[in-house]
Amino acid sequence: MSAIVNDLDLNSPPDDSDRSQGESGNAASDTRSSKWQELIDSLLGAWPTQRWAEVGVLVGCSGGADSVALARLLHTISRESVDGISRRGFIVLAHFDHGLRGDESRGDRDFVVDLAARLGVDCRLGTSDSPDDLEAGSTRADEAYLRSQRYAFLKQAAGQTGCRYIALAHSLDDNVETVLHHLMRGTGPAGLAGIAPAREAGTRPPENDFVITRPLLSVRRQLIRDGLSEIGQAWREDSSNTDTDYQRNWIRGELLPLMQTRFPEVIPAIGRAIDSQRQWRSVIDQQADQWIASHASIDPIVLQRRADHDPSVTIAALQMLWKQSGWSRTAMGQRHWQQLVESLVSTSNHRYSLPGEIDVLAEGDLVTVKVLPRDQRRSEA
Ligand SMILES: Nc1ncnc2c1ncn2[C@@H]1O[C@H](COP(=O)(O)OP(=O)(O)OP(=O)(O)O)[C@@H](O)[C@H]1O
Repeated sequence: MSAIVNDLDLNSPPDDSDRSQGESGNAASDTRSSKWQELIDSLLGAWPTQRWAEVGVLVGCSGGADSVALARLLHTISRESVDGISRRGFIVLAHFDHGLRGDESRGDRDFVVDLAARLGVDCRLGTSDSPDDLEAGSTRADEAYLRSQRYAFLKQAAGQTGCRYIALAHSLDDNVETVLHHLMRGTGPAGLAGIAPAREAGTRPPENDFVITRPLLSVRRQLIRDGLSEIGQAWREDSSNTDTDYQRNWIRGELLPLMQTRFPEVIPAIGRAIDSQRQWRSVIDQQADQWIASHASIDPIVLQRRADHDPSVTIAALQMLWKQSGWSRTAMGQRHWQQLVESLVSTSNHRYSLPGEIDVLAEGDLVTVKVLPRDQRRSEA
């Protein structure tokens, strides 16, 4: 891997509040940093520069260690010439202020604005000031709601700044925590494949013009912090990360440290299992594409019944069809997918509903799946 050194004279941004971590020493120390170089090499290995040399990359930056490191790494790489390729791409920082933590949230926002100014790159800000778009039953602090707001902003900012990529700073530790969470909550093969290293930002235009990429997904969280400390770059610490009422924080702060007392290498070990599952999953996905081409038509979804449908491939295909139709899969458990497979392999005629007011009619050689019209919904009858 080609060596790149960090050439910026960036000391810690000012307003290093108590919660900002890292050294604020002389940035000259970053020029020979081994941890930092390890991070650059990992990033280039996961996301070879040829893929993004010519385009804009929007970095989702919370102000936390992972995304501050990602911003600094991409900025360094984007200014250098590696393997004879000189880049003409650019980076933009984007920060979404959920406004849930008062002064602390404002501090995070100011920190990111200041970092962008020091790097000399554009910075886009989003705020959550209108609770009007809350879905019934959800609260402003719902993780799913916060995420959907943040992603909508990131896609909009990418469009406005001409960026093709949206880079997020999930680490290996994030991936392992996510899969453990899925496992304990109940999940199928897709949930065990963890966070996708890259995916289109949506299924339809204009969202499918953007690619969400996570180039630090194989990197340990501790290495990121060590690298930042080495180059004297501060970051913000989110005080809510220690609140173990949140399931993810409990997994991070209590469960994994306990597991590590017996199995010190548990995180890389689970990481390898996730990688194999992802590879297996991509084979199944290819077969699911073929399954859809030969057994399904869309709008409405009409599926051909056969006794020999393979359950793994069929469920993967059904999940793809759900996604393409823009239907929520949140309330669809493994037993619901299984129920659909049973309808496809059986010969009996029957009808039932699935979560999301989805109507399933199995009749003759076909199974038809569609959203129930409003006037036929039980809850509104
Ligand atoms: N407020 C924010 N503004 C901009 N980007 C953010 C913000 N919060 C998080 N991100 C980006 O998303 C990445 C993942 O953050 P986090 O783990 O908190 O999110 P998550 O809720 O688990 O999201 P995901 O659905 O992507 O897993 C961060 O490393 C960063 O790149």
